[in-house]
Amino acid sequence: MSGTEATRSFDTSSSGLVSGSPEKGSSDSTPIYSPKPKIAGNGYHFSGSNSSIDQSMNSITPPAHASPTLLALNPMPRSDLTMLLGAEGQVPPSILTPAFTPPTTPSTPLIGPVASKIPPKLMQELPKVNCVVRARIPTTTGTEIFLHLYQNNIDNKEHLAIVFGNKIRSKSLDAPREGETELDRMIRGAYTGRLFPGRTSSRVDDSPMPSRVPSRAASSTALPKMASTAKLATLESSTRTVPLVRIHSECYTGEIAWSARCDCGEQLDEAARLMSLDPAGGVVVYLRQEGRGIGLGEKLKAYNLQDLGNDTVQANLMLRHPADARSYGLATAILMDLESVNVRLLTNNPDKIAAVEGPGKEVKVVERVPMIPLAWQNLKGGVTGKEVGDYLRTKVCVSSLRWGKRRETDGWEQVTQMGHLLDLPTDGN
Ligand SMILES: Nc1nc2c(ncn2[C@@H]2O[C@H](COP(=O)(O)OP(=O)(O)OP(=O)(O)O)[C@@H](O)[C@H]2O)c(=O)[nH]1
Repeated sequence: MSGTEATRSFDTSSSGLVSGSPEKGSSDSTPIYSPKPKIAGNGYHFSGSNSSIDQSMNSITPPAHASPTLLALNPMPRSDLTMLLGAEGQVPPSILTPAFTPPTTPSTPLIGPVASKIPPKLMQELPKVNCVVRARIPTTTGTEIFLHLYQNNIDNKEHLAIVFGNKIRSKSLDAPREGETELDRMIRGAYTGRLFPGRTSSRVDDSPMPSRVPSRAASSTALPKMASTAKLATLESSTRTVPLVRIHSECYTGEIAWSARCDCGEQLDEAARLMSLDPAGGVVVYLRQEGRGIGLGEKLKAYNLQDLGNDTVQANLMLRHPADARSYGLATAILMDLESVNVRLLTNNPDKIAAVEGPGKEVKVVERVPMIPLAWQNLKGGVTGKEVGDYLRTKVCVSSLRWGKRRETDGWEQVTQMGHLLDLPTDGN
């Protein structure tokens, strides 16, 4: 489409019709075209009732995602370092020349030669978020989802909420915006029910078709094989109204490049599957904090260090990054915007539970639903192989070093180096 044509679609014409569209204009007095589409600096529309957000959004500061400023303030005690880094208490020798030393974790100050696993610092104040657009995505499994794209006032990344079911709505998306038309609202996804050719009102869904969002919950034939505990969780929850929530940090390698170094892709798929089966619906908050917040480039260096014999935590430390540079304030703010303040959180990571609840317990995790690797449950479809085994084992087993104790009964210490709440399978899978 040429620039002229694109402009014409939104042109103000006396006919009240959208040029090139066969549909008649709305019978409402409000025209369905936008007289003057507003484009904010980064291409998003920020106008209307969220004016305080507008202002802060338009003066975006560099990313302030990560929380490791606290690392500088809270140097790790030597005893902890000894436990974390090895029996000899040796800091892993840096194999990087000074010239190769990476600058720093994105948006964080230089933190010295090593960093520790310290629970994430809660932000004093939650970030402001604004859902700028939402769209229906029919998926390959038959489930329909609504993808919500968020902007915020602390970084310029596009964080997402993948919403299952039609009960969960975004306050900021639904809020009216100054000067917008019904067509504007529908284009940015602020409509109820379903869109269909010729629809003129964002608020009244006068579709001849039922507007229910298809989900697999209704069809027992669509129920695939599932983990026993997950099945239990899903069935138990079927009477509840609290949505299932997964806070998922971006993992390009695990989700796009078919990596079997981690179980991120499997976890995302499993979360989606459970949510599609759950009558209460669900939300995957997809945060753009790749590689536990250090970014893809640094994660790839960490992979090379892993191939040189280090585990995932050691590799981060050798690159002078914290073991985990993520934060979850954006997730809290997004859940609040989606009016999902009571959640059932799919995670093994207790740091996430505390962090997602927010500084003032704005969100309440009423239940933790564990994510057990499929392979550990002898189920097909999970990520298998030596690398993912090492990755999961690091999360689980190295706890004995970090916490200085190992459970003497069957299995391993419950809390792991990465703080995870997983039990290693006793058959050594
Ligand atoms: N630095 C680093 N990051 C990794 C490595 N492997 C995976 N990751 C990242 O780890 C993150 C995994 O995050 P989540 O899926 O939220 O999982 P989690 O924090 O382990 O906790 P759960 O909720 O229990 O799954 C993703 O951002 C991955 O890119 C690695 O070897 N090094």
